Amino acid sequence: MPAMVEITNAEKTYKGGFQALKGVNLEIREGEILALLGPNGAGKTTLISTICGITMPTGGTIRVGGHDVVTEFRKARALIGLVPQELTLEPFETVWSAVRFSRGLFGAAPDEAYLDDLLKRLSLFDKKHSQLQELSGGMKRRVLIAKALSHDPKVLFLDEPTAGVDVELRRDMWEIVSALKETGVTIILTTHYIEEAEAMADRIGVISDGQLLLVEETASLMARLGKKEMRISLAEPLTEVPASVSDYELTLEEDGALLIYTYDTRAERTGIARLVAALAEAGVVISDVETRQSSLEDIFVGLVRKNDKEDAA
Ligand SMILES: Nc1ncnc2c1ncn2[C@@H]1O[C@H](COP(=O)(O)OP(=O)(O)OP(=O)(O)O)[C@@H](O)[C@H]1O
Repeated sequence: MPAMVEITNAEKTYKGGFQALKGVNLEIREGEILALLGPNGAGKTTLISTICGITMPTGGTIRVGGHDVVTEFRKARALIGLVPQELTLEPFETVWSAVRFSRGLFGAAPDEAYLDDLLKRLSLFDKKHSQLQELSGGMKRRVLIAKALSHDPKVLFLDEPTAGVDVELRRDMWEIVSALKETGVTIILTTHYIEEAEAMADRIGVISDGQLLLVEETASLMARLGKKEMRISLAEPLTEVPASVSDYELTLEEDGALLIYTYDTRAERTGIARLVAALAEAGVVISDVETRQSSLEDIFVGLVRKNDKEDAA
């Protein structure tokens, strides 16, 4: 089965000369949820905008459902729904007229049964005739999603769906997105938050400085992030790791004064208690202990360094 979205060497240089996308390659499978994760200014919105045909790529090709987003714009665009970052709604309009109008914009024939079903799926049906100004913030976000899905697109883009919303609403949004996946829609969302990507996405793409640094199954990326270090300062430096604890993932640093234990926070047992007991038994005196978790920042830094080295080679 061909990918739903195929991005090949996509580049974008803005008019002022700034290159926001530096040759992005990515295939997004039908029915998957992909999260694009990256810091401010990384190029997430630019990438989404080029796929949706809002911004023209200056290099490479992008296809949606097999249609080129530049030369077959209308066909590609008909398959896409976009939920923008900002709440852009007319206060006096009703939910019903907002979704019906959005559907009409795509030239799709009126279909009240489809739209009623959509509103039911988004728990908006009992608000069908309410004015948008009467709705809560969470409901307004649902209306934006309903508008984006009004023409029954195959791919849905959510640009920072939970920016500036409270924790409860954030979880609500995660549930909505998971439920949408059940309907077979392919979903691409952008976020700054690793927890958000973890909660929703099948795969996570990390983007930084206009480059896609990695795309990986969520579970395996999270396993890498789940590594934690326990840094054990020793009263007396050691020349080597005692044989009785050689089964543990241990390294000695700072001339033997610091013992570092790397463990997986997701494992059922971290092994910390047993390690500390075994060290005491081996006569090792601990003067201080500190723990550190590898963060997404560490992974970014590691990847950027690796890229720099490869560029230099
Ligand atoms: N129309 C434009 N003209 C010139 N530069 C732009 C334009 N739009 C975006 N940029 C620049 O391109 C870079 C990428 O911006 P983009 O909005 O894609 O990042 P982002 O990853 O979505 O960031 P954020 O998380 O802050 O939304 C930024 O440096 C931005 O200043």
